Amino acid sequence: MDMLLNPLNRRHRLRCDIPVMPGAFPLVGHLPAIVCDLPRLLQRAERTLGSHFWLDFGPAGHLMTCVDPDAFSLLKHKDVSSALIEEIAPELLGGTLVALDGGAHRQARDAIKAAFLPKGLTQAGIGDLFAPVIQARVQAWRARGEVTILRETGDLMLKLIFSLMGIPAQDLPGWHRKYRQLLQLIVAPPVDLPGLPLRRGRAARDWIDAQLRRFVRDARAHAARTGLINDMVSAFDRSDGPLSDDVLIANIRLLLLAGHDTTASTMAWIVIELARQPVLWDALVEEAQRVGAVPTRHADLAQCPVAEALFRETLRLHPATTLLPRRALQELQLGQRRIPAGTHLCIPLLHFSTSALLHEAPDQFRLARWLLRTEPIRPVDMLQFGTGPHVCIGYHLVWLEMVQFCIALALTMHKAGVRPQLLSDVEKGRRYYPTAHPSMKIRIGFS
Ligand code: HEM
Repeated sequence: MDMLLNPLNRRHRLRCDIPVMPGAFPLVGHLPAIVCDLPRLLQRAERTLGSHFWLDFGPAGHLMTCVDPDAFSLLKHKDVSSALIEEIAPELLGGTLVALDGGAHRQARDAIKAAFLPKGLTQAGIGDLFAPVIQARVQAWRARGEVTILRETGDLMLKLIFSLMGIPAQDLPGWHRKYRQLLQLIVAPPVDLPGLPLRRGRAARDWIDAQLRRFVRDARAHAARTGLINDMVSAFDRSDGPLSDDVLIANIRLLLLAGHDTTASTMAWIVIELARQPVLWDALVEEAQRVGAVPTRHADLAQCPVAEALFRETLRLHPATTLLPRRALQELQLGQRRIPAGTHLCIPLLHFSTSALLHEAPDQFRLARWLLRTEPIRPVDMLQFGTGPHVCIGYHLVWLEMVQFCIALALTMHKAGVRPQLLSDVEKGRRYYPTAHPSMKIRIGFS
């Protein structure tokens, strides 16, 4: 099947001397191809237009996309701003640290980051909190014999992230519903009428914010309690020139959003890869039997190199965040070109993650890339988490939960004498934007 490009738009045009990719549709631009077929779109653009080209993101406008590896270092450049993220998704990300620059960003990030470092996660007992939840879920899969994998990993991740926040288990069903409505804000057309996604999404956001405000009040009233929200409240209150509660609430909401879809997608891809490559499963089972139990502390993760390699290689081939938007504040040199101040930029993490310039045989799934390496992990080896001041806060948490999940899955299924089997076509229904994920319909059997 050919790409979802507009056959009537074939004209070759330039903007600021840089070619515009043909094939945009009115109103939605290249979004259909970006969402459904991003790897081929980037390859075609590079082949026909070179390393710099404009893509049309519909309502978000044109973003100058650069596949030259230099573009990755823009994420660390002092004259590049993240404020464009708020303009693209004001309803969801407005006021959150991912869209802030400089001192304001540092202040908000400093108040959160310690809780997500290995020490903070270990002190808060996050591994002990997660292990039984993950084990119960994979045991339920074994009992059912067959699951729709992305739905299952989505539910599991929501449960984990809510328990991390300290949201009581009996409140989860209500949160689930509101959270799904909140996500509609990502794709909502800008029409605010009753029953439409924008109105429903805003109502869900207001409901969630009101609940979070209550948690924050409770945290202040019972300062001795532990839990991530409590840690964050005290860190925010201690920060220089304390941050307003609105900033705190928006950032707790950001954590719910940032930590859910991305991880659910990665976990689903891990199961799919294990199901379609029996040698991976055998290597994981051998490791799980050797360690004998689900690890709960960061210090224990070194005993699970196969599970760690699975997590890294899966994310390399299936990065959950494919594109990052930025704005140039000053004129910049990017590869062979000068980019004018004010240009909206798109940094294609997906392209670098699978680039032959960075990886040997980039399209092959090779655990050995990670198992045989002797040097430490460099920023470019974990580029799926970004780099520079906005590098993902959840990196150590994801690493912990993915290894825990792999070991729990292998121990549970192996004990029952079963292994994962792929029951659907993997290529159909993949999505690449706003976050990338396998098809919602993919089914995995355990037999
Ligand atoms: C596989 C899972 C994940 C992937 C691939 C991922 C990817 C990313 C990327 C690429 C960024 C950089 C955004 C930018 O530079 O504009 C980012 C930022 C962020 N991530 Fe993650 N993420 C994941 C999981 C998580 C989790 C579990 C959490 C927390 C619960 C989290 C919290 C955040 C936050 C708060 C930021 C913003 C940091 C800042 O702006 O300073 N992420 N993530």
